[in-house]
Amino acid sequence: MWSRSENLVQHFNTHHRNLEYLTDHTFPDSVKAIGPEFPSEDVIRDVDVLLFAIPTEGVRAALTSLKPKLDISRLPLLIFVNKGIETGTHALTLEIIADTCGPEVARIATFISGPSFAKEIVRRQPTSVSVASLSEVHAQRASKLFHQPWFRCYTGDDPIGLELAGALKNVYAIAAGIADGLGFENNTRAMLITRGLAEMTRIGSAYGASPLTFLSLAGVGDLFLTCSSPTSRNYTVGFRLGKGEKLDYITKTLGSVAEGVTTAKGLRQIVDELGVAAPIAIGVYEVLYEDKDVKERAQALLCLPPVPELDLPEETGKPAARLMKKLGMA
Ligand SMILES: NC(=O)C1=CN([C@@H]2O[C@H](COP(=O)(O)OP(=O)(O)OC[C@H]3O[C@@H](n4cnc5c(N)ncnc54)[C@H](O)[C@@H]3O)[C@@H](O)[C@H]2O)C=CC1
Ligand SMILES: O=C(CO)COP(=O)(O)O
Repeated sequence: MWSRSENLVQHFNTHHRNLEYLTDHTFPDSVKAIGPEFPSEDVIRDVDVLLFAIPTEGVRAALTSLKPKLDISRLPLLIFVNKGIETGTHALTLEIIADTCGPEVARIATFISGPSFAKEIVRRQPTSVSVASLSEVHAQRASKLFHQPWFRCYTGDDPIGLELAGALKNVYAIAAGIADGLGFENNTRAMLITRGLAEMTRIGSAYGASPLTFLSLAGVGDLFLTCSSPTSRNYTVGFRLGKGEKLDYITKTLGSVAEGVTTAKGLRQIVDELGVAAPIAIGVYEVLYEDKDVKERAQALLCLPPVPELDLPEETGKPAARLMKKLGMA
């Protein structure tokens, strides 16, 4: 396990515990920490599996450092568990991998997502996740590696949909937190989860993902979890906004990253490019970045005219098609 913090590395190797996160959990003796320097070529050359568990904003830099040391001919398993969209480029991780490591690496990259609070996984609470890759072999390998009675892995071949679902649900979790913070109750949360799912599916489908992916563990499963639990950092950001705290103060005092805050920016760009209706996501963006009043935005959403409940866009797929072309798969 690599960490940028010398202090964490030393403490971990002595006590088999992480000083900052999941501090009560004892890791097996076989897990060794390395760092703070980026792992050397010797270390990376010999690994069979690399798992990236850093926020999306750090993935491009980490992969740029990794690329010169990676021996792709050994077909290592590269697994990503981050759930976000890069600010500025509004790229998915699949695209960041293609940009930094080349299309051949992106074609075998594997993504794990789904309703899985880390602090419950370490207590072996029964949990299930979605595992997706453009390479069926790599999705199967990753699934076999992690599958346990208490951690069930379901494979799929739509990494674009899985990534979008994992990133987008964080924005809707902020919306659900805001609603709870404003004092709305169960009916309102159910409305936000359901309409959020409709919005996510519409965006994903226009992007070129399979609408079915949004019914998966990575889709509705994680949306339900994070919209309904104060354990979620994204829900907590929303809840505190609903209670009147300022975003700057919330992010400084949260203690870890809520990916929905940066993803709302990338999502805004994607929604504008696709021209699909996403009133909840745009409402969250306006509260976060245009300093709009949460009560006024909630009221404005409630006053929107009625629309057909379930509609998928007719023209679909341009961003995904562009990405697949970049990967040499179109
Ligand atoms: N905590 C959870 O229950 C789950 C988290 N995830 C996702 O996994 C990712 C990481 O989540 P957490 O560990 O909870 O976040 P976190 O913010 O608590 O921890 C991230 C870790 O990455 C390190 N880090 C941040 N930027 C970095 C960079 N540029 N290079 C190297 N290291 C960097 C931080 O120092 C920290 O140790 C996020 O995308 C999150 O959405 C996914 C499933 C569950
Ligand atoms: O994605 C998660 C669990 O599946 C964690 O959600 P938060 O990042 O909102 O805590």
